[in-house]
This record gives sequence, C-alpha cells and structure tokens, in this order.
Amino acid sequence: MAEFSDLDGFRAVLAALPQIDSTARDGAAERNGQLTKPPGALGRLEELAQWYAGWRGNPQPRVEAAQVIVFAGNHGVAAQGVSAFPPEVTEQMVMNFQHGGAAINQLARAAGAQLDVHALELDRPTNDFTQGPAMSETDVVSALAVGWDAVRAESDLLVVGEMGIGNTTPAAALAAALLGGEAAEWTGRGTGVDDAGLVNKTRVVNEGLALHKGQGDGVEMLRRLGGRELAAMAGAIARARSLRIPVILDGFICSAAAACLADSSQGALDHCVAGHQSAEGAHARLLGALGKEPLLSLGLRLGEASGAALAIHIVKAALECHSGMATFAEAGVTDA
Ligand SMILES: O=C(O)c1ccc[n+]([C@@H]2O[C@H](COP(=O)([O-])O)[C@@H](O)[C@H]2O)c1
Ligand SMILES: Cc1cc2nc[nH]c2cc1C
Repeated sequence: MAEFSDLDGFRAVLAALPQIDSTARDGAAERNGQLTKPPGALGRLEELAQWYAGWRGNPQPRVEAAQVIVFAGNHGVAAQGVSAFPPEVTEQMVMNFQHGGAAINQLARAAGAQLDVHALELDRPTNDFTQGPAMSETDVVSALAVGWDAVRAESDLLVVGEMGIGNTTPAAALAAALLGGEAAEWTGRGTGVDDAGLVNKTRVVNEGLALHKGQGDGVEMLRRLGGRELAAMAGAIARARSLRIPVILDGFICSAAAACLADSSQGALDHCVAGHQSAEGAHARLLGALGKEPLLSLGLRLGEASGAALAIHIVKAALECHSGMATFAEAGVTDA
C-alpha cells in the first residue's frame, strides 16, 4: 500500500528516498578495474554496471527479474483535436496489450521481462487543462498510488511506459512549465498531426501554460497539466527508488512525468537512466535538461515503454560483462 494519502505526503516520501550505496558502487569500480580488458574499453557499459551495482547494494549483481509496466490514461484535452487518433484507441490498445499483440508484448518477451499493464479509469478522462486543473488532488494521488503499488518488490530492473491518446500535449505543457521556453519548442507531432494540427496543439499548450505555469512545484504541475498515466509512472519511479530498483525511462511522456519528480526533489532521478531518445522533437532537449544521455537512438516514437524495453538488453549485457568476466589474476593475463 502506498505510504502517502495527499500530495504533501508524497513530497515527504520523495524527500526521504534512499541514496546510492557508495560502498557497493566503489566495490564494483574496483572489480571493473581488474577485469580482462584495457581500462575503459567497455565504454558506457562500465559506468552502467557500477551505477546498477550501487543502487542494488551489490558489487557483482546480474539482472534476473526485469519488470515492464505500461500505464494507460485518457485526457480531456484530447477533445481539442490534439492527436491524429481518436481517444477510443487508448482502450483498444490496452486490449491489444492484454492479448499479446502490441510491440511492447514482443519487446518485453525478447528482453526476458515481466509485462504488467494498468489502465487508469479510461472511461473518466482527466479534465481539459485549458479549463482548469487536469486532476483534483484525490485523483492525482490515487494515480500516483496505482504506480507505487504496481512495482513488484522482487523486480531488479524497472521500465515504465504509457499509452494515452493525446498525452504528448500534457507532456509538452509540463516540460514548458517546468523548464521554460516557448510552447512551440516543446510541442511536436505525437502520433502524427499535420501542420494545422501542430498549430492548434501549440495553442492548447499555450493556454495551459497561461493558466497553470508558476502555480506550484513539479508534483502540483503533474496534477494541473499531467494525466493519470503520467502520475502513475511518477509513482512507480519513486517506489522503485524506495526499493532500490534501478529504472530505465522511456520516451517523451515518461520523461516529462519524471521531470515532475526532479522538480519537486533534487536527485529524485539518480536511480534512472534514459533508455532512448524518441523521435518526438523535444525529447532530446528534455533529456538534456534532466542531465540524461540516452542509451539508444533508433527513431522510435511509439511510447508503451518500447524504447526502454530495448535498453534492458544493454543494461543486462553491461552486468553480464561486469559480473561474469574473469579478472587479470583469475585468467592469468598480464596486466598493463
Ligand atoms: O514515447 C514517445 O516519445 C512518444 C512520442 C509520440 C507518441 N507517443 C505515443 O502516442 C500517444 C500520444 O500521441 P498523441 O499524438 O496522441 O499525443 C501515446 O499513446 C504515446 O504512447 C509516444
Ligand atoms: C495505434 C497506436 C499504438 C500506440 N502505442 C502507444 N501509443 C500509441 C498510439 C497509437 C495510435
């Protein structure tokens, strides 16, 4: 059960999250220096392995129980024609996930990960944020709690992603509200709106900013401009931290949800890596603002945790090398 019942309670949880275990991280760094390769020759895989070891509190860990969670939500703002697809596609895609037919079903299986899908009140879209806050405090807290409760304690790597027609609009509004700049710099084509659609979508983001920007911290912005699946991703990311489970972030919407946590609590994303850089135009900028270098850049703009699920392979491979390789002494190879 979630350890908070209002937004202040959630802020208190964020403020008390554990830090990396530096003894385990240093132990992993020492081991890394003894492995049979020239120093640094495994590039970012070496950093990744030490980061993972630090969060797991184990200098020689492996990934054995990766979990992928897809959260789905519907958005009042979708009625303003901000997506190339109609809102009923959210629920139809949830059924597709449940029947094994979506990209994420294939990608989670290929990565050896458990896939869980949580649909959040799809028949009760959030309010249109151009008219008022997207959610009440009760609504955002219950969505945060769905995310918090969805993380399995036995997982050793977490990927979070989403499905929600219209949700690149709240994601753009959140990024602009938290990081500054013009609405147009954060607003992209999402599922593929045309030029007129992009103009309309930018107007909608601007209206949201006019009403809500500067009205509170990241989690308050999540309530005002976000959506249930974004809040659930934020809740899951926080829960993973409390369980010392490293997280791989997915695309633009996931990163916008994560940015709300970072705004409310400095260092709240230290246990997260960026799985990939989405083709949604502003994702590169958002990752830059979060200080996250993506592991992959394959032109994906699907969401549903797909890019992060692909990055599970990279994190697993980094740990297989780190924990499975022989040291110079063990292999009888002459050190430099
Ligand atoms: O992950 C991304 O970067 C991403 C970029 C563009 C679109 N999406 C997906 O497409 C949907 C949102 O697009 P839209 O046009 O309806 O706002 C939602 O279901 C997301 O999972 C996802
Ligand atoms: C078909 C479809 C699948 C998706 N998966 C994530 N977002 C999506 C949006 C659409 C439109």
